[in-house]
Amino acid sequence: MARHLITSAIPYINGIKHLGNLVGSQLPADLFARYQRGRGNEVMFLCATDEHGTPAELAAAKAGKPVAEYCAEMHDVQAKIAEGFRLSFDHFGRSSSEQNKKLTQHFAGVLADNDLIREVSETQMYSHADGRFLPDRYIEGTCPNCGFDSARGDQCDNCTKQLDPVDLINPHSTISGSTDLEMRETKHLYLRQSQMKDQLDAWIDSKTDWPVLTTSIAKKWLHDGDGLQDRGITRDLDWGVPVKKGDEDWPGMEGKVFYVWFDAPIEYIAASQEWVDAGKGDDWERWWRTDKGADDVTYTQFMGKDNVPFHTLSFPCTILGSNEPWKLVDYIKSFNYLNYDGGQFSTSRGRGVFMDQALEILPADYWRWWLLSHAPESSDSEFTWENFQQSVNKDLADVLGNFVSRVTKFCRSKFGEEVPTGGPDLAVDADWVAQLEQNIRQYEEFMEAKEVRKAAGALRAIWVMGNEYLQEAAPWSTFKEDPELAASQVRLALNLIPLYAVLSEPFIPDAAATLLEAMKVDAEWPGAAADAVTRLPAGHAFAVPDNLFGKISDDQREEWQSKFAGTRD
Ligand SMILES: Nc1ncnc2c1ncn2[C@@H]1O[C@H](COP(=O)(O)OP(=O)(O)OP(=O)(O)O)[C@@H](O)[C@H]1O
Ligand SMILES: [Zn+2]
Repeated sequence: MARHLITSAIPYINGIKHLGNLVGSQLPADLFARYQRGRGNEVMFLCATDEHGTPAELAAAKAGKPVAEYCAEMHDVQAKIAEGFRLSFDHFGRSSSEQNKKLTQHFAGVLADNDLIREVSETQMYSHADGRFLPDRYIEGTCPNCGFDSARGDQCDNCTKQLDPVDLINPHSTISGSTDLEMRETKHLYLRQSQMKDQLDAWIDSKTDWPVLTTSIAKKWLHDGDGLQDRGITRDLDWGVPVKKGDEDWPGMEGKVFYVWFDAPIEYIAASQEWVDAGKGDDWERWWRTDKGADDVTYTQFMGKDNVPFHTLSFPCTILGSNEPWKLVDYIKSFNYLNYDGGQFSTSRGRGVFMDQALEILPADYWRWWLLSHAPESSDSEFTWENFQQSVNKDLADVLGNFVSRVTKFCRSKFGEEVPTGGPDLAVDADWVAQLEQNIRQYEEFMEAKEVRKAAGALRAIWVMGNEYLQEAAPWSTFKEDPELAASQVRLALNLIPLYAVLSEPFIPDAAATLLEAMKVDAEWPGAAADAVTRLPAGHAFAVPDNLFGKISDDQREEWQSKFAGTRD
């Protein structure tokens, strides 16, 4: 039995996530986790909320709540929505946990011991009106490179140039709008990523099977300009992991916290400690410590493209730089962006469909199927209501749902609610079985390779085979001349239902559960196709399931289209 450690990029705490966030991280991770469990492998699937940093503080202030309370509430909100989407985390942790605090301080301590952290005295913008140092992205001004007038302190969104706040012309605080800013001296810790550049470069080079999106972003950061830069890992904030060297105080760093990107990926490990402390398991080290049994673990990470630099370079720098036997990621699956109806999804502007709203209008399976079958893999993709309606109606209602309904209802009317007896053992020729075999194995290959869209296509092809079979065999006609042959045809078609359930479970888990329950069988991953289509013996009782999927009407589509055309507050 193989062992798979799977993590999804951890969603930020300051609001409900949109469908782009979902398809760019949690959902494909869930697909892979479910698939590996379906294959009988051992899986540890972890996610968490990313809770530290200024945006959380600001969101809490806006909600009129202490930040810890705000985060606890939002964590529960996100956890509940995740359940609604059937995201099958073994644990959904919190980066503000005590476990993560300890582990983050531990890593900082060993990195310092290994001479991979340096202290830097720098000047930083202090806002008198706000009474605080301003993080780079809370300072805006004119870009010195292109003249764009709302460039942020860390980057110009117009020309993409990386900036320092001091580079900006006419800077102001985006919190208060104040221009009463002063450069003040402050001390910060920097992770010496540049020291590890060659080691990281060789490691990325060895990953020849990774998506080009992943490796190209890593390579860009490694080599563009002066190459991989050291990165500040502390901030002058209240909300975060206090800067400590292991258990000890860090002289000169009093009152400072680690920067979110340093503690957030460490939460992947801490989440498994939380899992143990929550009584869900008893050994996290066999997943994470190569000296404690994690040697045979395959670790796969899922994330949107903007998270790639941290996962290909910064977090590996933490892991490798510790010189401790931590499990390093084996595969990084990254995604482009999903756009919404002619523009971008945006949390800050409330543009698009958000996870809670989606579940209010349709159950999880509809969204899961559309999002995964249109995952932004090789390029950005776009959600439109027309496309959503079309795909759902065709794939889920016309192909899968209709097949199940036709065969079970026909069987009930002619033979009763049990698998009929009689006729040839297998009412289909060898070519058809060979084709099914090929399609199943192809599906497995795409799922192993984390080729989400291709896997969806292969699954759809397997569903279509059932429909085409029914169409050609036409047991309703056969029945009139040769009821025995019709019985055999129906037997074959009924056998496809549990096969479909098991194969489809990673995509549409609720429908899969309904089908297995109706057919009164347990999930069992298919071996040879010939065995899979003869699994249910004649006489096996079943029940006609309720309609699996309703069609989306034009009226519904139009209603939703206008409902979601504006922005949410
Ligand atoms: N439009 C999108 N399509 C696909 N993935 C996305 C999209 N936007 C964000 N992601 C990914 O979603 C995951 C969770 O994102 P996170 O909670 O950090 O929000 P974010 O990146 O700040 O997005 P936003 O600014 O839209 O809220 C990350 O892996 C991120 O790369
Ligand atoms: Zn610019």
